[in-house]
Amino acid sequence: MQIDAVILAGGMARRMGGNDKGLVELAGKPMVQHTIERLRPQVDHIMINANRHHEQYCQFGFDVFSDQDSGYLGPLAGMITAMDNTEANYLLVVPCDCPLLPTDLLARLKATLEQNNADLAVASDGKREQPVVLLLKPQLRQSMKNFLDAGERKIDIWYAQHKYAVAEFSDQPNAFVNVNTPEQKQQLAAEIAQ
Ligand SMILES: Nc1nc2c(ncn2[C@@H]2O[C@H](COP(=O)(O)OP(=O)(O)OP(=O)(O)O)[C@@H](O)[C@H]2O)c(=O)[nH]1
Ligand SMILES: [Mg+2]
Repeated sequence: MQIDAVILAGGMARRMGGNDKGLVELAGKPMVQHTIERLRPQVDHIMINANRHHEQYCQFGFDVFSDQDSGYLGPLAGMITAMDNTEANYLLVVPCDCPLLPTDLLARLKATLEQNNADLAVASDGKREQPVVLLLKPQLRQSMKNFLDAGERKIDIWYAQHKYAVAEFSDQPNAFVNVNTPEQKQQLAAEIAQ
């Protein structure tokens, strides 16, 4: 059983003033480095999906891919690029801006997916689903391509077309703290420093 992960860092990060969110420093290291450290013990192989600053992203030692369609079509564009570049049985998808992801993220998503015989499993912090934290079967590629080719972009609408299950992480809601703005970054940096 091979499981690969993709870190989505392909957005425009407008709320971060257009700075590349994955490369923005948090508590002394780039945000994507925090994510890598969380994922590394959990998966066989990591890919980074970025549309800018490839040279910097390559320094982390993993393959870096741009969206095939560079029109900033949203997270699904990054996921489909990853599906084209993996032969894994499952693909774990995470964003570059959730530095405290659970250490048992994959284990719980995989158990949920398999117990429900689902095609994809999305994480929930107990209050809301985290639409870009999920485990999915790369066989869904054609369906995702058809969806994007039809001009559709909304991730939850695509999810709803498949058998999907929700993995609960209500015991660790802070694991999904999401850094979108410089203020959120400062706040988290202060919490980490404590
Ligand atoms: N590959 C790819 N990833 C994207 C795209 N848009 C957003 N993402 C990623 O999806 C995740 C969630 O998106 P947001 O938190 O809205 O990030 P963002 O769009 O860069 O930031 P804002 O411009 O402030 O909304 C992040 O990991 C982004 O990098 C895109 O067009 N392509
Ligand atoms: Mg966005």
